Amino acid sequence: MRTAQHPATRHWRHALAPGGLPLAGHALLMGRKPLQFLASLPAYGDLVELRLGPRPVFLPCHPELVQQVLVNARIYDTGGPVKEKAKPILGNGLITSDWADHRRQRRLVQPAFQAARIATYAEVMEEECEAESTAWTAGRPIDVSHEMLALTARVTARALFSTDMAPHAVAEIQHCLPVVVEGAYRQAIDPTGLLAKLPLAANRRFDDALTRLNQLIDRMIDDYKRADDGDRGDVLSALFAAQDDETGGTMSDQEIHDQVMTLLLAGIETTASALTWAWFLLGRNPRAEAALHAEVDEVLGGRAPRYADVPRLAYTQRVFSEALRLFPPAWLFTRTTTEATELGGRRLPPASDVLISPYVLHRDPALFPDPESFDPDRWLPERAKDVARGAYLPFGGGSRKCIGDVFGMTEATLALAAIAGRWRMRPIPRTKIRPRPQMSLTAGPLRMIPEPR
Ligand code: HEM
Repeated sequence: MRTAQHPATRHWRHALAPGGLPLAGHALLMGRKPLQFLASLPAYGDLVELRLGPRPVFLPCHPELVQQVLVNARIYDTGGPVKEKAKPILGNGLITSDWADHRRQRRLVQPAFQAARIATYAEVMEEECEAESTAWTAGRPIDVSHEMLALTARVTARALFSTDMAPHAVAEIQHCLPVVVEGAYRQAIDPTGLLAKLPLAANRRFDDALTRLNQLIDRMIDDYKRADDGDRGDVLSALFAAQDDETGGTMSDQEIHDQVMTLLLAGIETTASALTWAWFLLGRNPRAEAALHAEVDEVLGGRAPRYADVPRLAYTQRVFSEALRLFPPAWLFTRTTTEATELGGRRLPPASDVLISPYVLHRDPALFPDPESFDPDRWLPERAKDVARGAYLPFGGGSRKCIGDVFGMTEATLALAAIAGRWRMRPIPRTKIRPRPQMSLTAGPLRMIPEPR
């Protein structure tokens, strides 16, 4: 394992990634097999430079360098081409705002994710997880990806908008969100920026789905304001009530709209992907599956899980943490330097792009022994304390750390426990899935057979 040493006294290894081509640089390798390519790079250095076309891009592979980037949010801000392309979709919300405005926005959105509010959202989680786990037919194959996405869409929509209109919102979100996520990713990776302007059927579907999502959010905001019935216990009420301690300011309707769009795009597919991977991994690891069943039986004794059970569902949480390690939904995110700076002894000019890849860190054998094996017990407190700071980043870090981390962990723990209490998820022999590195690291369709326990 790597040992801690003061960054200033350390000799950092720099490298140029191998395999670059004269004009394209490493763009083809990144386009074809991004996961394999990126995961090969820590072997070359602590800070690896690659070229995507003419642009140099830096990948810190050592957790201390990754930490430096994440905690210095003023110097390593969000930015670059990916952010510019996300703005027409997300507006100016937590993900797209620059450093100074982000601090104000975070102060305003944070109250919506306080523990007391998560406890209220958990009532929706309990209901929806119970509904999901009672909806299946014994022996009839299901597409786990589809089911998990439907579940997290229902939970998130109802936590955001607890009105009579919620069922309509759920249907609309389930229809539109996958189209928007897929289109946003296509635009993000298009180096020319021209794809979005072509008269393609896929672009028309994307525009239509985005318009419908925007209209839905506007209707929810109008409805909330018209009803004028105070705190409904949902996220939308908390956003309307939020007042900045420092300035006394509140959020405009447009700002609330942008935060809601951001939460929908950041919270649904991520949690669903990780849950799908958890079922896939459990299906291939009977011992872990048996340990999960044993815990759920002991803690719940045959009843549905409640929010109060979450702390006692420790193995269930370890299963999810380990799924997040092997298949982190946010497999890659970026920062751009706002001024010249130095990282690991290397001078980075202003506007340098820096890639942060939890996938790369989580599979580095120098950071996690036997990194390819699914071992939930590596998250037992006595073993987890040996994990280097900054090595495990499924929710990112620093001031832009995922605001929905507790929400997502709670939802996933309740979902795993509710389903494992009733069903053994049998894999279908010879089913092959490969991680799809898109907006999040999805599994694609995953057919499994629920068998009553
Ligand atoms: C397992 C599920 C989830 C994973 C793996 C995940 C991962 C992440 C990561 C890595 C970031 C940081 C990105 C960066 O630094 O650029 C992030 C940010 C964010 N996430 Fe999550 N997330 C999950 C669930 C959720 C949920 C459930 C919500 C909301 C309901 C949510 C809302 C957000 C928002 C709004 C941000 C931006 C925060 C900011 O910049 O202040 N996420 N997420």
